[in-house]
Amino acid sequence: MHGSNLRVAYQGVPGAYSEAAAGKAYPNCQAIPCDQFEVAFQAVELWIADRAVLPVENSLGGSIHRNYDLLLRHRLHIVGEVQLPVHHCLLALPGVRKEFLTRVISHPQGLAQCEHTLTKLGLNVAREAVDDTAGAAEFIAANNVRDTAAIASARAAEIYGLEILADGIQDDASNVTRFVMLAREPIIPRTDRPFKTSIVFAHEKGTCVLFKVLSAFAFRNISLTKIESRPNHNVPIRLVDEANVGTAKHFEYMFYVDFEASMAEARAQNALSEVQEFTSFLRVLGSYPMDMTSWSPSPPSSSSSTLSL
Ligand SMILES: O=C(O)C(=O)Cc1ccccc1
Repeated sequence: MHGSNLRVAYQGVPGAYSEAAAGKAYPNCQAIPCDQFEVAFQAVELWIADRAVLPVENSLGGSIHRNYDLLLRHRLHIVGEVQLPVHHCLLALPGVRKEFLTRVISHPQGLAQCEHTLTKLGLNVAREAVDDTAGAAEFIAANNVRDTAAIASARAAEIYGLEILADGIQDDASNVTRFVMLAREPIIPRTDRPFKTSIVFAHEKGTCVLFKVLSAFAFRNISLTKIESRPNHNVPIRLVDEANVGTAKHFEYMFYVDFEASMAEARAQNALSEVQEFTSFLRVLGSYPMDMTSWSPSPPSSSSSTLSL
């Protein structure tokens, strides 16, 4: 995972956690700020960037659902993951006191991860969601807003000249976000180090189908690290004939599963060919090395202008 010449697109502005994740995955890469995730995806598709970095889940806030939908809508491949400890600060213009705040702005995950601490700090503030944490800090600085604080990183405070009113305000000290790295081409899976594989599927009609799909992994001792369901936009509802009960309506889902094996292993290949028997749709999103490292801060160099296509 060497990144000196890589251009890595992320959603947000310099100081965003996604930028730090790009730097962890590809040290010394050139991080390209984008105003939306869609733009980060398009930047890779149009060869403006080589990778996109996408936060998918957080130990406190849970899954970032919108981003799972994006993975399905686009045809990029997951080529890596990083887990990033997230340390939030409450930032405001120099001289602003906590007592005079009426509003706190941040990415929805930032607000969710600090919910209880904001209450404990005795702040009687409206919460407002914006696109990214560092963008919230930039907004306050650019518009000289004195009644509003941002939840963002200490690096964002430094970049936008804000003061840290409170440090480490996430509700749990071990607050970790998992990001995936996306590329136009998949990487060749290997067996010489721990790999993870991410798939998405829609199951066939029938009874206990989800159980049968998951048992394909259990029988081969393949651990699942994640399962997420999202509404299936193509088939939102399914009619099921249930004897003596009439016709029932069930929601239809797409299932996202991560498992601890490489697609280069026979047990993973066999599990997937079994899964295929019970699914109407199956896609391998990527087979990639597991992040086994701890956090090492090495901020990449971000371009000065934010990309919008
Ligand atoms: O807004 C950011 O800085 C992001 O990169 C998304 C995010 C927000 C909160 C925690 C982790 C990632």
